[in-house]
Amino acid sequence: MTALLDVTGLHVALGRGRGRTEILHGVDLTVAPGEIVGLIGETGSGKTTLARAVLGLVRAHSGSIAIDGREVSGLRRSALRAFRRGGAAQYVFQDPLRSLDPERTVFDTLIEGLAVRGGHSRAELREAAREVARLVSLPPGLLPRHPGELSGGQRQRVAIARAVAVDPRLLICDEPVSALDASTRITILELLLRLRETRDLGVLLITHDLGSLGGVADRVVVLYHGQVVETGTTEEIFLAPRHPYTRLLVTSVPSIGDAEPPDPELRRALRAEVRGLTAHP
Ligand SMILES: Nc1ncnc2c1ncn2[C@@H]1O[C@H](COP(=O)(O)OP(=O)(O)OP(=O)(O)O)[C@@H](O)[C@H]1O
Repeated sequence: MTALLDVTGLHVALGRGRGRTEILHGVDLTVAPGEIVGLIGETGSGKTTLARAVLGLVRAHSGSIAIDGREVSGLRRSALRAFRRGGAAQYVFQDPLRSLDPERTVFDTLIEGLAVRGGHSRAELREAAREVARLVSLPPGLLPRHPGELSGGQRQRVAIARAVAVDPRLLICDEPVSALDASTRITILELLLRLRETRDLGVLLITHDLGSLGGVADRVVVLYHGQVVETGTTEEIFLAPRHPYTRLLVTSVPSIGDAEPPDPELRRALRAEVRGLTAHP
């Protein structure tokens, strides 16, 4: 099966002049249709940079990024804009309050992607907003409200609904639940599971919390200092992690490994091993 997202040998450098630094050092990653792939890594490892490169918000200096079979890394600005408007890949941010326009009602937010494309009557837009709100279990009574009048979980549903409204093939969710309480986290993650079922969406789920991927992600990609150090099914990563950084992550999740309390000696040894790894050769 053709991968929905196929990133190969991706190198990205950021900053200007002497401050320019390579952030991603030859990253390979795939997401298939209907697959949820967790991308995990500590702060500064390059997760958001990778997402931004996929969306064409930062340029790759080498490597390739194909979305639904279309190479997007070398597109010119106008072609990239047209590709973005097409909506094949959508981004859901960690903090919906910052990504949602406080002046726009939920209804206007949900239809903005479709309205930009044009060709829809007001009645069709209204029906599309209702349908997508239903899909993410947002009560229709919330449609006239503004983001400031919603709970954190409702806002994140609006952000996901806005992304889904343009019928994307790929959803990139950057820490979508880290600002939410435990029960709201579960409902948002369940929502992602439902969307991949009903829409055959591919989802790249970015997080620094390995525990949140259990029961949600099919596969996990571990990013460390801008390099993929391990990839495996979620079960493989949880039960038989190979790289010291992955092993350290696994010992940090108390519920993994039959509720055995994490062994402090093992964690100390792993931390020392990870510290000793050269960042990028
Ligand atoms: N515009 C920029 N110019 C220079 N360096 C940058 C720029 N944006 C990010 N960086 C650096 O790139 C590295 C990776 O940042 P990135 O935001 O991709 O990490 P992350 O894994 O998403 O971290 P977090 O989990 O904290 O969001 C960091 O060292 C960061 O300081």
